[in-house]
Amino acid sequence: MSIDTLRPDPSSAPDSTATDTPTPDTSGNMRILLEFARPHLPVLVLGLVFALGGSAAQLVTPLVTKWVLDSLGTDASLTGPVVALVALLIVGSVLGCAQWIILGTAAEEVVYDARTSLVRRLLRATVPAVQKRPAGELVTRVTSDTLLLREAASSAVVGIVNAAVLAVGTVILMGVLDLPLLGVTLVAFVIVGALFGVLMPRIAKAEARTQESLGRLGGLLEGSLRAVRTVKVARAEARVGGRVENEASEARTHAVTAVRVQAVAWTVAWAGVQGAIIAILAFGAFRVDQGLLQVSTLIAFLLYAFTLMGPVQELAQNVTALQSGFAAASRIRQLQSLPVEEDVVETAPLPAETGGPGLITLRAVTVVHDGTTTPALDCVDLTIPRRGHVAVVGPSGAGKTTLFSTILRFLEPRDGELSLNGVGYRHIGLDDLRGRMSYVEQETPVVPGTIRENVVFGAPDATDDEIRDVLRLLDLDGAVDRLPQGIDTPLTENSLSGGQRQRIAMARAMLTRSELLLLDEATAQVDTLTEAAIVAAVSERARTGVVVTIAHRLSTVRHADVIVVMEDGRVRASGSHDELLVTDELYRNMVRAGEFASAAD
Ligand SMILES: Nc1ncnc2c1ncn2[C@@H]1O[C@H](COP(=O)(O)OP(=O)(O)OP(=O)(O)O)[C@@H](O)[C@H]1O
Repeated sequence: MSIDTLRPDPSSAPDSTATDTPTPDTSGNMRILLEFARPHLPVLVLGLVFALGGSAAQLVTPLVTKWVLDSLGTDASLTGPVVALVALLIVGSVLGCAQWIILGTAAEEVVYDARTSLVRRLLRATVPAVQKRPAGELVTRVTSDTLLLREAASSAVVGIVNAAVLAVGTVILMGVLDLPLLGVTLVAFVIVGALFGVLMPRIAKAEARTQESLGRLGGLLEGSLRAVRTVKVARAEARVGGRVENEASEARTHAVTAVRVQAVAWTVAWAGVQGAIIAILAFGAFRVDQGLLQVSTLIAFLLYAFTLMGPVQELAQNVTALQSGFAAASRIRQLQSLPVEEDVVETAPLPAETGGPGLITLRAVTVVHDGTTTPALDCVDLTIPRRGHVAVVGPSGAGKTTLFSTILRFLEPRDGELSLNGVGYRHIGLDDLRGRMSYVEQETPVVPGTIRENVVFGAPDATDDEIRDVLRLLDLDGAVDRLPQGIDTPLTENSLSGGQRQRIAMARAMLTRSELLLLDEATAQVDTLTEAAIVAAVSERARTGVVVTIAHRLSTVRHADVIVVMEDGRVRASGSHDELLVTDELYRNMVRAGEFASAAD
């Protein structure tokens, strides 16, 4: 048996999750880009071949033009060179179009790959790692950052290679035509290149900052929309709007910086090329005047100088795209370095029911949340039986939710061990472990989709009869039937009430027929119908398996077979309601203080 520790991506920075500052690690960012480009290598090579073919056609054109000019005033026919020019035009156009399609498709594939790999990573990441950042920010990274990879990880490298080949080819042919004119050209291009080298990194930095602001905007907006009622009642629309606008404005400021630097870079490039052409024209005219150069050679040379604009433009464009890609890669690396859940790769078959003392056992389990030093669970020993109802109670911050998260293996203990049927958690596959559990969350009991999708979420193979039975058990059948699309109605706040949505979550948990049901009871008063339905479902499940509730209502606690009282991360007492009233002061005080008060009591 071995543990497959799925470590952070080796290419990622060690703790880049902790900060949003773009990492200046160019080689790491380049590696990310190449990783995304690698699966499309054959297509990219084909694109490069087409690009080079198009460039070759472009390179020959001025020479054929010179051929046309040299034929003027002689007896030679013009048909040959003109046909050659048209053929070059057609070949160049077809190759250009094919290259565009091929590389454009590869670019979209890169975005798709990046998005799907990020989604997979996010869903495999540990719960604390995902919850460290606002959900909206993570969404922005998947949807928006990946767009910046589009050209960088596909056509940019092809473009740079092609432009470099075209530029070198052009320069060589210019040299063949006239070396002194080439000297003039190169001086202009060296100046342009140097300016470009200075300006380009600023584009990446500005793009990265734009994406950071967009990420924060996404996080803020998503959180505010989720709490839209609270925002409205607090009359905080303007304040929240202002904060979102601040982020939008910051994104705009950085984007504008990027645009300005790009504009300067492009202007420098164009002015450099135009300047070179003027210098060629002036110096060339002088040399023609001196009888050192033919007019047709000067024209061909000028055509090459114009041709050189293409690769210069292509280089500028692709280096810019590469800089944007670097900005995105740096942020994508942060997500790729999220720690993922450890899983065992080989599992022994789990014994169904061994002679062990219970279903789940915690031995001296200590859990410390990231970024804290005080244990949230402090040396907890606890056995959860195979049948019955266990209620967990305790003051706020006692460690009840942490206990659930540890049992569900969202959190790893710092010390101690948990076992299921006597087998240590580290020897059980996550799928196997969680397959034996169902969980009803207090705050987010529904998932996106229809009512049916919600109910069968944990048991996709459930039959219609099973679905109907569980809806009836939770007294939901009537309400669901009354909806226009019945069970196929999208589940939103407008389709069912809060209590009904809680019962849907309960129905989902009941349908899985798991051995252990973990129920985080809503703190708010629930309607009597919901309360009765849930009590019925719990007692039904407690007959065949075990139900553990984080209990907030005395009715739940009273009905429990065992009550576990927690305080400061420790289990301070356990027993029945009557026993604890006698033996445990905290429990007695909680009951007296009406901690469990509900309409039913
Ligand atoms: N994600 C977290 N990061 C850091 N500390 C945490 C985190 N979650 C909980 N804690 C801390 O761990 C302790 C136990 O919290 P826990 O949520 O388990 O208590 P609880 O009994 O469920 O409280 P409540 O009834 O208020 O939900 C508290 O001191 C809490 O501040």
